[in-house]
Amino acid sequence: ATSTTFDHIIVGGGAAGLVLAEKLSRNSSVSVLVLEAGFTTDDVVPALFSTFIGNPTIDWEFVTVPQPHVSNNVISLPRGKALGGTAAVNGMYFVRAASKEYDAWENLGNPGWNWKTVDANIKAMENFTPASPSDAATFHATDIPQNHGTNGPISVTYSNYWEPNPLIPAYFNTSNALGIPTNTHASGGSTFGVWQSPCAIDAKNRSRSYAVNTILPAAEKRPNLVVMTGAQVTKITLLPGTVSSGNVRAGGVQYLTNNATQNVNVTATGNVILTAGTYQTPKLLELSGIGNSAVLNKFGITPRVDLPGVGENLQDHFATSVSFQLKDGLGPEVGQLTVNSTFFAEQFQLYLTKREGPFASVPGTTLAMIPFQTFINATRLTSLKASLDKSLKAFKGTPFEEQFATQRNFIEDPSVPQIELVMLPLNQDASVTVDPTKLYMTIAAVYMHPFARGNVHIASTDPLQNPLIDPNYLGITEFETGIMVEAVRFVTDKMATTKPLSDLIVKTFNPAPGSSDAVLQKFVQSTLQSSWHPCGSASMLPKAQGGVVDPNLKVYGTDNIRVADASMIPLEIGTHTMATVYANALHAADVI
Ligand SMILES: Cc1cc2nc3c(=O)[nH]c(=O)nc-3n(C[C@H](O)[C@H](O)[C@H](O)COP(=O)(O)OP(=O)(O)OC[C@H]3O[C@@H](n4cnc5c(N)ncnc54)[C@H](O)[C@@H]3O)c2cc1C
Repeated sequence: ATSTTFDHIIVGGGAAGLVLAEKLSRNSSVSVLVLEAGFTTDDVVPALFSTFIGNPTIDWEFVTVPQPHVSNNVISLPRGKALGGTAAVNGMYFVRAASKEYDAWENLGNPGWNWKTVDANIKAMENFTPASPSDAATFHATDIPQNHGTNGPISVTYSNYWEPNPLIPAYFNTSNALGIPTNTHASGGSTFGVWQSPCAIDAKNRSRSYAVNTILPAAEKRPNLVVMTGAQVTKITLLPGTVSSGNVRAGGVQYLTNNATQNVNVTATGNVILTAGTYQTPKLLELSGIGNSAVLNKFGITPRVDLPGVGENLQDHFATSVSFQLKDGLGPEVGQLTVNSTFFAEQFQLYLTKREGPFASVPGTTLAMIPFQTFINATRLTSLKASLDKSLKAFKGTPFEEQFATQRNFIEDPSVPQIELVMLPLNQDASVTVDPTKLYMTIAAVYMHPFARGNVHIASTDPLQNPLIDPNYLGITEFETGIMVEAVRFVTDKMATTKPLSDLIVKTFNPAPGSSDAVLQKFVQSTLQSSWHPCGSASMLPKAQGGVVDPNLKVYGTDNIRVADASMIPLEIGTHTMATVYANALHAADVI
């Protein structure tokens, strides 16, 4: 029988949880239990990653509360419910943000949490294989080798399916013509420019590379590591009273498995470590009596630690996409997999037999990361910034003041990009009926450093009920809507009309090129979606600044409760979050 006492109980076997469990259990005298609500999935074919969305067995299927600045829309927020977490189902981009963004964490009061440590830890996770010389030359799948690790467990390489062939070179050349340089060192701390994203793809098998099929098999053989799936933690059990420091102490956790409640304990020096993800880590704290007493009292939960930061400072990336029809005859494209069953069958066979074709790659990895100065004219930018500064006045003297000052400085620094333009060779405009004989392209404009802060709190005392998630998209309304309007305008009126990309486009769907501010605003408000990188809901910050955990990831007012997932990231980064979450989990093992 499984022991019921462990040195560390890790709640959530996701991106952070498994990496942390593996590292902590390297010490054979330390016992570690991972409790994961989901099960093992075999969602490892790169091109099929998005098929998990809306599948209730592996997607938590969260949604926002109606978003007042986004036409009151309820926006879907997929999250992986599986061993490996969202990294078991996500898009596999394996990327770093700009170095200054990590150094900002340290400057906000977190010694040791900076670019140097994050980058070293990302390298420690990474086993990088460069693209073939011809893919590097033609499709810019290239980076300086020293920017990558080669001894880590996660295989990282580039996509190798680039159809339709002329599209990517054209996208790069048009970007260059518009002042966006090709970045040949994008993993080295400077992300500005147009480049290809490396992906967590196994370089030999061309399948998803993640904790479950890399570090876990060997780690699970250790007698001191137990990983349970189908085990949903419902609360942290706090010991009565306080310890000598005045803090509360966790005795263990309660979890549900096969509809039965079980208890498991931590040792007298043990920890409960939350890695349930940005939406569910604060939920567990609140269900356990740790959070804003006003929130807890509303649900009749006795506050044991009054910690107003729990569930606040929620930040997420959001995006609006524009789709185009391309000229006929440019070649096949990955988008046809969804509308042409013959092509799908042929290509899947090719994948199974030779590990080639569109299934062996992530559907689109061409990115441009740009500062406002690249796409907003000086006069308009000055007036948008004036509007922002007016909005920010309301936060003087609040816990947000210091992080907003950091973010405000980023705007003046072109080395910290604000918008990401992701190019995908497929249609994403829901109003378009796709013709299987035609080719399409989408450019998604992602805003990576929004100022508006949201929150996530429990909806009831029922641990099985989803939390109420309010990302507050476009909450700094005039400024943030204006930024998105200008980003969409840049896509329709500049990217799509500048050679050589313009030569490949026959039609822009929505919005029409040359649209007015009013039309663009309406478009942004009706089409805005999450770009899936939520963080901040249990921020690592000084308590006076709304912090939930200290630099050792300990929850304030507790003796042994830690948070090690994306919710501890205090200031959103300008890139996809998985590699950073992995790195933070390695660092967590050092400070716990
Ligand atoms: C559609 C999509 C695509 C993405 N694509 C990319 C990409 O290409 N590149 C990139 O860098 N990032 C990407 N991301 C983001 C990335 O996957 C996340 O940042 C990362 O997985 C977060 O790690 P985490 O450990 O915080 O949470 P998760 O990985 O979500 O792990 C949380 C785990 O906790 C479990 N859990 C939750 N509650 C409980 C409970 N009460 N009891 C037990 N277990 C529980 C969950 O089931 C889950 O396994 C994507 C995200 C989405 C949604």
